[in-house]
Amino acid sequence: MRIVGLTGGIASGKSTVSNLFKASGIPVVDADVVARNVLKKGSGGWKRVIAAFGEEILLPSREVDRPKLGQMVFSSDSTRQLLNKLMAPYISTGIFWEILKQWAKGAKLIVVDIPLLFEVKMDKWTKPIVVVWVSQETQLKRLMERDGLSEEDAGNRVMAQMSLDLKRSKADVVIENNGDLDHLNQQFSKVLSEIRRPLTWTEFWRSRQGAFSVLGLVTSGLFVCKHFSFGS
Ligand SMILES: CC(C)(COP(=O)(O)OP(=O)(O)OC[C@H]1O[C@@H](n2cnc3c(N)ncnc32)[C@H](O)[C@@H]1O)[C@@H](O)C(=O)NCCC(=O)NCCS
Ligand SMILES: Nc1ncnc2c1ncn2[C@@H]1O[C@H](COP(=O)(O)OP(=O)(O)OP(=O)(O)O)[C@@H](O)[C@H]1O
Repeated sequence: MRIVGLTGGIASGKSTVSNLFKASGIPVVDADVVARNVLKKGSGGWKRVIAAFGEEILLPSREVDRPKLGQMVFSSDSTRQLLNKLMAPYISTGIFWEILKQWAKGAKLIVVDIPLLFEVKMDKWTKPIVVVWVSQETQLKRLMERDGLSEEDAGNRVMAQMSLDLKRSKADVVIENNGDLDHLNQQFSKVLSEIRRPLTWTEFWRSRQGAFSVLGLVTSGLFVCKHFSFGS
């Protein structure tokens, strides 16, 4: 199975690109969705976050007040590190399960969309790594427009992540998303043919079909050995 890592910065266009992958029939595991699920009322992550941040972080519905928590963690490094530490085991287990589900369905190629791929050191599990890059100016503009944030709040969110230039230097494939959507689509077509190239042997053995082939080979090997030992 080929596990493509899709990453970038906040509002650099990862979701826009992952929608293009989905539209091309490629399954996408979205770390933001996993992170939202592990913070839902009653979940393990929700309990740990309340234990650390208190009931003040809850809405009257007892769901986590995400904008309030966001305001706290994006304006303080230590608070963000605390939240990351509390949620990391739940998020990585959630991502692992989503990948396993795709494996069980027989998927040979999947995309994992993780904003913090390098920060949480999950880059070693994905190949190739696709980074969606934009200039900081475009990033801030799109973030302020999409989320209705002030320049200060948007800047805090951008600064909470590894710089996009550094992420770009670690990429196997870079998608430059400063232009319009047509320009993005043109680059996407090239990326799609690149990641759809035939699987390497290692990737094949990691797929469900590869694992069953190994099982089949081992079983027939054992059968042949048994047959020969009876014959001699
Ligand atoms: C702080 C929270 C509650 C804010 O929620 P909100 O709905 O406003 O934002 P959302 O979850 O949609 O995230 C938007 C973007 O913010 C960035 N971001 C989120 N968490 C972090 C973080 N801990 N550090 C840096 N950037 C982050 C990502 O680029 C993400 O795509 C939420 O982001 C959260 O629970 N973060 C911690 C979990 C996490 O690390 N998520 C990233 C998945 S790897
Ligand atoms: N090429 C483009 N031209 C114009 N707008 C774009 C382009 N690409 C993305 N956008 C817009 O920029 C905003 C950010 O894009 P998107 O939501 O895909 O980013 P993201 O990296 O997934 O963000 P996050 O990290 O917050 O999840 C969205 O409003 C999106 O519609």
